[in-house]
Amino acid sequence: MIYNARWGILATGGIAKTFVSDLLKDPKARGALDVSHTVTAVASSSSKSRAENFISELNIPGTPSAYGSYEDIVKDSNVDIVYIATPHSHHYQNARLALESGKHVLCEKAFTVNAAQAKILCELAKEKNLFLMEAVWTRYFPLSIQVRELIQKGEIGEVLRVITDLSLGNSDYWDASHRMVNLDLAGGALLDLGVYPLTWVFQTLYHTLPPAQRQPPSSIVSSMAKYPGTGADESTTMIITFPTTTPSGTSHAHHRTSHAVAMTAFAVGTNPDLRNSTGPAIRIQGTKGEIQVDGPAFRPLRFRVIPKNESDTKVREVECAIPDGERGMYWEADEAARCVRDGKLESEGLPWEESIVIMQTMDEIRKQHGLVYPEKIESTEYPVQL
Ligand SMILES: NC(=O)C1=CN([C@@H]2O[C@H](COP(=O)(O)OP(=O)(O)OC[C@H]3O[C@@H](n4cnc5c(N)ncnc54)[C@H](OP(=O)(O)O)[C@@H]3O)[C@@H](O)[C@H]2O)C=CC1
Ligand SMILES: O=C1OC[C@@H](O)[C@H](O)[C@H]1O
Repeated sequence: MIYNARWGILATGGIAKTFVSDLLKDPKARGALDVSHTVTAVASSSSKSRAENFISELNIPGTPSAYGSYEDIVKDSNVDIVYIATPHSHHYQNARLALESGKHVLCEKAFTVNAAQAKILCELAKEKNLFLMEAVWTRYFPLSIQVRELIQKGEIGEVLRVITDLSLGNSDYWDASHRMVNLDLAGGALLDLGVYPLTWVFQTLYHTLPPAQRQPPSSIVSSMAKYPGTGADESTTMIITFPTTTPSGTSHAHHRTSHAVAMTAFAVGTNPDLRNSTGPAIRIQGTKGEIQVDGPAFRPLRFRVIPKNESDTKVREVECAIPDGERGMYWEADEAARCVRDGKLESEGLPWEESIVIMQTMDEIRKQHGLVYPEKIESTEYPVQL
């Protein structure tokens, strides 16, 4: 039997369009035979007509309802799960609104502005018996799953170092009001882009361990450069240390730790030509070899496994192409649908605890550089008019 998830789309900006366009693709074409998706409602905080335009522009089939407020969409009994596609500043308020109204939630990254907000959302989802997931789409790529499995199987031995970058190489400066640099919208490279290098750090050095052995970073050191005029970060470099555990869970006799260097920046790029990126954006280095993942870190399409040169095994190149006209956001949607179908409150691909540890890591980095967002959006108060 196919489970059909009924989606409510909260906000009509850039990523909402991309997400819905992927949601409308036939799941069977990607081998998903057990779930399907219907967009039953769209809400815009700007106007009902904006929601209507979104529905017609994307050719959403059926008769989805159009709402001119977020308060209305969460009351719609035809909506099972709300996809939140607002700026970071608004995630906490919007996700609370949906959860308080009894809706399951898939919330865009960065999950919230800080870890305190993330914790409250997770507690609320638990209390209300609702599914909640941070929409880190990259985690649900078959490529990410394969890389995690290879690490778990010991293909590159003990992973001791990860180097990862998502930097844009923009030649133009954004206007101070743009969500990428506007403190009122919790802008900045760290929250918007840094979550991806951090995703790679955590999904390789943390998530690959059995849950009971996952330990938060033992040390976080960082550098940050601020964006002229707004004070958001435009470049952040992090060195993160994890206590190393062996697969059986016992600490190494000589207490070897694993290290990660995670970088994000606006003005310099991972690769000078991000659209045609060919070089590795992620290097996962183990005692028996290395896995290199080509960028961009948010949408990787190729990786290679490079055994240590004393081994006879050849370099293995793995292509994970996505068909033209598709983004690859449907895998996270399939995961959300399956979790709702199965009555799961959180996704094993990105458990609440891990989203919170990542938010805590970003809190610590912001603290090291005095990057504070306006009180209203750092607050855990609800409801707050933003
Ligand atoms: N997974 C991915 O690949 C990507 C994820 N993202 C994430 O998605 C989220 C939204 O980003 P994106 O779609 O690029 O942003 P946009 O600015 O394009 O859209 C944001 C939408 O949020 C709504 N909104 C509500 N309040 C405000 C406000 N005060 N200021 C601005 N917009 C507001 C608006 O929709 P309305 O008027 O209809 O209410 C607006 O269109 C962010 O969390 C971002 O990190 C972004 C890009 C890629
Ligand atoms: O999530 C994202 O991925 C792609 C980037 O271009 C965008 O700014 C970011 O929000």
